[in-house]
Amino acid sequence: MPAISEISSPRTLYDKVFDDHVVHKDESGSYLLYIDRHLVHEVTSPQAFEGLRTAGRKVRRTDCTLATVDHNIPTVSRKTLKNIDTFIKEDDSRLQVKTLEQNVKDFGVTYFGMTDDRQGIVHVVGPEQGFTLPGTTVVCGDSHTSTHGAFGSLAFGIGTSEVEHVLATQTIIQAKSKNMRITIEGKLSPGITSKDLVLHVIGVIGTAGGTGSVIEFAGQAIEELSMEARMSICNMAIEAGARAGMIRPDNITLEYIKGRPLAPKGAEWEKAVSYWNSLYTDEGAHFDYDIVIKASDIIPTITWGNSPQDALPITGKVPDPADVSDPIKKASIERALSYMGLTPNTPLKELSIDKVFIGSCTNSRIEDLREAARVVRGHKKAATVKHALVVPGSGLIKKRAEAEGLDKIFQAAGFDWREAGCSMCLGMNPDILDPEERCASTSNRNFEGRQGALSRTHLMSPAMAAAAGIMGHFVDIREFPYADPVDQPKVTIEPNASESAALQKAIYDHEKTPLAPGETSEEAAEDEINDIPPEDHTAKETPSEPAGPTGMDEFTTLTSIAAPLDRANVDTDAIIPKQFLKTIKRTGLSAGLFYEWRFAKDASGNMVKTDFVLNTPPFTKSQILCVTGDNFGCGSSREHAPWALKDFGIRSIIAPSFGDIFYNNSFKNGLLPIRISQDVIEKVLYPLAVAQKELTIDLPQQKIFGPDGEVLVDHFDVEPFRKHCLVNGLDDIGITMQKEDFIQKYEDVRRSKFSFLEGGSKLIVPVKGTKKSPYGNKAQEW
Ligand SMILES: CC(C)[C@H](C(=O)O)[C@@H](O)C(=O)O
Ligand code: SF4
Repeated sequence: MPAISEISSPRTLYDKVFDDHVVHKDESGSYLLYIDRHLVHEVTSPQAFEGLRTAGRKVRRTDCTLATVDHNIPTVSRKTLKNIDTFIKEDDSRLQVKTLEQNVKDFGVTYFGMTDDRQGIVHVVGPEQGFTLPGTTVVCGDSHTSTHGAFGSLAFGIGTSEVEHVLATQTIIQAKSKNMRITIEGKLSPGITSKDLVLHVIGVIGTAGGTGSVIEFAGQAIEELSMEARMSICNMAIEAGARAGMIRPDNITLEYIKGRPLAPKGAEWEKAVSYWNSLYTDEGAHFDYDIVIKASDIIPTITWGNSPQDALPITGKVPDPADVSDPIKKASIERALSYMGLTPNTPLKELSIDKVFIGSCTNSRIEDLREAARVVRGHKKAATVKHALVVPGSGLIKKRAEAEGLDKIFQAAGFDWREAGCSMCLGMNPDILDPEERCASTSNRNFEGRQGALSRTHLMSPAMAAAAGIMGHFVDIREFPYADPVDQPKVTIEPNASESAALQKAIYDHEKTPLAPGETSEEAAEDEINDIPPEDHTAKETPSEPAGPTGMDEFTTLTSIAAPLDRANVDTDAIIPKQFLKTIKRTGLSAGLFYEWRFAKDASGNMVKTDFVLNTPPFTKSQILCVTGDNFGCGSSREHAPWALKDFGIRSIIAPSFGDIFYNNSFKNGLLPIRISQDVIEKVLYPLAVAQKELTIDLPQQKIFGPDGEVLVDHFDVEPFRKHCLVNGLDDIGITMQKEDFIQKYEDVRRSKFSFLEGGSKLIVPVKGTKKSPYGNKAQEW
């Protein structure tokens, strides 16, 4: 950890937080980072705890670890909740919750269970408790960990193998990401929310726009936002492909944190504040990408398709594939329109809905609920809307909302008031859409099948979702007739034709991320993979450490036909849908691989195989997947995606680019993702795949050969340490444990310099067998 005084060149906020967490740096520029805060939930932790158990390891810092349940739990009233066994009806969901309960007991981890008011969505709970603090590193086996960056922390999602790595070592192996700044210049117009802002940003830069970068959101519009609004923005940084989103901590941040149960107190608070005040981007610091967006260009925004980048101003219309010449884009628009049941050129405001979902880690906080309640007050849900769900992000938010009478407002309008959880954001619990139902949703992902098989999700702000529930179709919130004129935002609507046209155009052509001067896209891609240290002497000592429970397979050469897949933005929800995440094992997932693409109901309602490539011989036996489109494996951090691919027999995936977390997770499981330029894939590899010819991937040589031994790809990039681990089947936890001296040294410095971080989750007052919060009503201002 370099002392701040040793670093003279101007640094970004991200550089500063990163520098202060370096435990060890390898010559190649890869780092071991200390993790201050680790959040744990039931879906991505069972296999990690099991790994610890098998290897005889313990949780290194229980005080830095906090667990809760959120994804699987029913959100119906808990008045009858006596125990999990009778309350959670679905066997696999119950098993996952009970497994976490056993694990937190066995390993001594602080836990908020279903009888505790502090239970809730993990990304709501961390900030609410003051567990998330500025300048910290925060991880969780969940992609929306980016939420916590709103506090000026470096927060990112990790896979289950990394969860195990952090539990065992309190560190993570990371490369330095690129610095990207998105400045929102000027003031947001009245009635425009942070959700409109972030959907607009993703609509402009695209879901791969932030790949390999940490985005700092800056500018007047951001500075004027509340902490809750800032969290909604950083929450969705992952949907722009970024590793993390960050916002400089300021007085609004400090006000929010002060007095929370786990926030530092007294002299430690003062010490913390003086450190936190140093966390800003220095004048003249270098950004690899610098994007400026005018706040006045942002109007209410919703999505129309199956990717968060399919965002449009509400004044727009459903895109027309006839306007696109690029065949991949055209096909993907056609596919989304057919899935979403949309006709080109229909004005968005004319689309009617079946259901409303107000909740999720993006928009389930008290301000979101207030915003929705203002819209709903004095109105009734449209008769055509079958169900409108309101799901608070935590038990404490629920209580707070009830104290303000928000529950009554929702109920009077015919909306359903629920208990805290992820609910219909993902539908791992009983809250799902029926096939072909259209939903106005405040969540963050509109992927195929996410809210239920064949579900149709449109993302928007809480006010817009509530208004759609009242009117029965999408509305421009600026035109909505609030029952109480006091609630009505004072806005004038002058749709700016050229701006709307520009955004409508972005649908067809997302702005390519501007590359730094002198940098080629190959160089940028190469930088992205420097996530791991190079081969070093410590690696050779690993046999003395217990082998990893994953039983990492060695990977040297692979000869196989390659299954051709002509799609872009294949998200991990599509690779392995939510219903298959309920396992507590790493194996047995092949049946769920690409489930909604591989299986469909026939006329008599039986599930039958489709003509999807992996169902079609000889590709049922392919060990290579050859993908033409960008961003394979984007979205969720579920390591179930590489587990399912591997279980099916796939050992390598070739694509132009990959989702960051998926890329990382693949290496941990003996699966080799290879980045090859789209041009080479389309011209050379894809045609051979279609022709059922064998390819040979040679990892030691980093080459790809054709069926007659001819060189097809003379060199592909793979970071040396990753290659070393893959070729030798090595477990990187063991390797990190060899750096114990460095970890201890860091912890010594941390205890004095960052003493305000000590205590952590151990400061939680246990509430045994009671639903009462120990913090009294007054303290529950948050
Ligand atoms: C279950 C979890 C791995 C997943 C994520 O990483 O995001 C989930 O929260 C989601 O939103 O899809
Ligand atoms: S995105 Fe949805 S499923 Fe994932 S953590 Fe947030 S609320 Fe839960």
